[in-house]
Amino acid sequence: MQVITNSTVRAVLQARPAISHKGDFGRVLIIGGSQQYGGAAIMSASAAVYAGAGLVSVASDLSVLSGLHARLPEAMFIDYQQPFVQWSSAVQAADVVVVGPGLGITSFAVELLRKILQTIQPTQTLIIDGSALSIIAHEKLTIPNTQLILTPHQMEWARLSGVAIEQQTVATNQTALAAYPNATLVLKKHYTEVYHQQQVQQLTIGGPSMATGGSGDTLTGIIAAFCGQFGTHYQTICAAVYTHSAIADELAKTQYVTLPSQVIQTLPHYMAKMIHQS
Ligand SMILES: NC(=O)C1=CN([C@@H]2O[C@H](COP(=O)(O)OP(=O)(O)OC[C@H]3O[C@@H](n4cnc5c(N)ncnc54)[C@H](OP(=O)(O)O)[C@@H]3O)[C@@H](O)[C@H]2O)[C@@H](O)CC1
Ligand SMILES: Nc1ncnc2c1ncn2[C@@H]1O[C@H](COP(=O)(O)OP(=O)(O)O)[C@@H](O)[C@H]1O
Ligand SMILES: [Mg+2]
Repeated sequence: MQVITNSTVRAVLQARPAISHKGDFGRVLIIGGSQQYGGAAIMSASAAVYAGAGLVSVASDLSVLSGLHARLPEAMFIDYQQPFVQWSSAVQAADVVVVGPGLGITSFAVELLRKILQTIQPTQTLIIDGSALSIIAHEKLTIPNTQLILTPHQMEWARLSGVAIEQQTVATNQTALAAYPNATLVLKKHYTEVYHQQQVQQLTIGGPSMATGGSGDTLTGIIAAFCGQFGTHYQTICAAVYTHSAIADELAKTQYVTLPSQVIQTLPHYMAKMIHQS
């Protein structure tokens, strides 16, 4: 299996053109968070902002608002408890929509996800993570024809694909992914694998310092920002996956656990370093 290296990151990242504005670097909408899991939406949005997305909005439960703005004033906010017709235009305006981090699996979340899946257009990138994956599996929801990225951990993939964790091999994963013909699958685990049709690439970096709640929410935000800036391509997604673990490994030289917030803070520095070394 091909290994993802930092040469992928160097090939994908680009210095920003002088003549540019925030609209050139991706409009990202993160739909997630709840009273129980507000931090997931905050981490995902923070990762998107710190990885360079030009405009980041969060659609979440109102209970998330004050914490979000205290941590991340750069983000805009939509209360997703208000009628969907009042904010569906925000879904349509986004280049990249993330749905699921911290969404929960309540009946409200199920109905919200149904509406999002009906609203999204084929030109948009849709990243499905966390609770949204579990809801789709449980409710057997149909995923529309979009530029689709699935980011399950192994149990979420087991729920979605029906392939038990111990049965998850390259062959069984590829067969199961055929149900989503244009999707890219980021199968998160120790040495994460990234699948798209017949392509498979694997991380050989990252480690147990990352085994803390919010690591995956953070990765989702990085993928969103990279797609918003560099286009939704297989190599862009691999570059985001590598960046997440490379930063954690660097921090792990001196830290027992690498907190998602610290990985997020390091993103602008790592990205500048990669561009200047190209
Ligand atoms: N601060 C916040 O707001 C946070 C909010 N979060 C949000 O919470 C929501 C629920 O997400 P979730 O991942 O916590 O729960 P769920 O989908 O039930 O999966 C856990 C089950 O799967 C199993 N398992 C097996 N293999 C695994 C693997 N490789 N990696 C991980 N798990 C693996 C695992 O096995 P066990 O631990 O029991 O051995 C357990 O039985 C989601 O929306 C997420 O975004 C979190 O991000 C945390 C921080
Ligand atoms: N032991 C480990 N080795 C390498 N990477 C790990 C390890 N444990 C967790 N990770 C990484 O951390 C992230 C965890 O994602 P996820 O389970 O979705 O977290 P959360 O939902 O809490 O944000 C993934 O990117 C995964 O690859
Ligand atoms: Mg997760």
